[in-house]
Amino acid sequence: MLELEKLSVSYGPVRAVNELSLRVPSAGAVAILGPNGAGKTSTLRAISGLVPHGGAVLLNGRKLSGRSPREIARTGVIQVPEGRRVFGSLSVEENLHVGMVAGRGRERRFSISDVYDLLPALARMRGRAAWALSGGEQQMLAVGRALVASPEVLLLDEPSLGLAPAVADRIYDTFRQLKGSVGLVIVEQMAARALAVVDEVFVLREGETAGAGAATEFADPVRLARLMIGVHEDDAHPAS
Ligand SMILES: Nc1ncnc2c1ncn2[C@@H]1O[C@H](COP(=O)(O)OP(=O)(O)OP(=O)(O)O)[C@@H](O)[C@H]1O
Repeated sequence: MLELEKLSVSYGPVRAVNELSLRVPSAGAVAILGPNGAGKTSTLRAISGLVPHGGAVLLNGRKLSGRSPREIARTGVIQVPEGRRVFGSLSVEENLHVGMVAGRGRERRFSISDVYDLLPALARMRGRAAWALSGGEQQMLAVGRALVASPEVLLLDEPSLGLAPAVADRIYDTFRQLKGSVGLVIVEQMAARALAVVDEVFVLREGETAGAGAATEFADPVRLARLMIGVHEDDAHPAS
């Protein structure tokens, strides 16, 4: 289980995340939704050790806070950053070999051939330089690279950003297949696809939790949008 206990992130005077608490059960799936600047990426970066934070992050009861990003990756908490960040000059297969490094010393959960089975487009392009892949293919490679690192929890930062709808659907099909074997924390601004995969939702607004509960409670897009932008039901239907 991944636990955030009153996680706070500040950049100088800017409080990006304020005392966020949430739990991701082992192999469970949660979404963190929210508008621009809500603190979603800062939350993932804090979990991965990329920015300092207050409060605590624990994996299976053991504190991750204070450890380096490399040490955290070696515990099995693997981030797929926004914008993919694959190694452009390396081939698809070489990128996957690089990803395996973070999984060393732990039981291998996904081999390169497992990744090719899950994402067949990558198998067809295994020798191609990553810079020559489309945005969607690069996102698949970023997910594949995270999988060969033997994740216990995958942190996915806006995995559908900038992708054509059909390609985003394909990526989300993969998450559906992974559900139940890997913990998933999916950060999105566009909620619909994430809601179809996750069990629980946390809505952030200006660094605060604006709502939390079962994914089914957030199925109404109008209610969700109101929650994200901070319009209360009473404001939306003022008494005449
Ligand atoms: N390096 C930084 N220095 C200063 N302020 C930052 C920095 N990174 C983020 N912020 C601020 O922290 C707040 C939260 O940003 P964050 O990127 O976590 O939000 P987000 O919900 O991921 O937004 P988006 O959906 O636009 O990526 C914003 O007000 C942002 O301007």
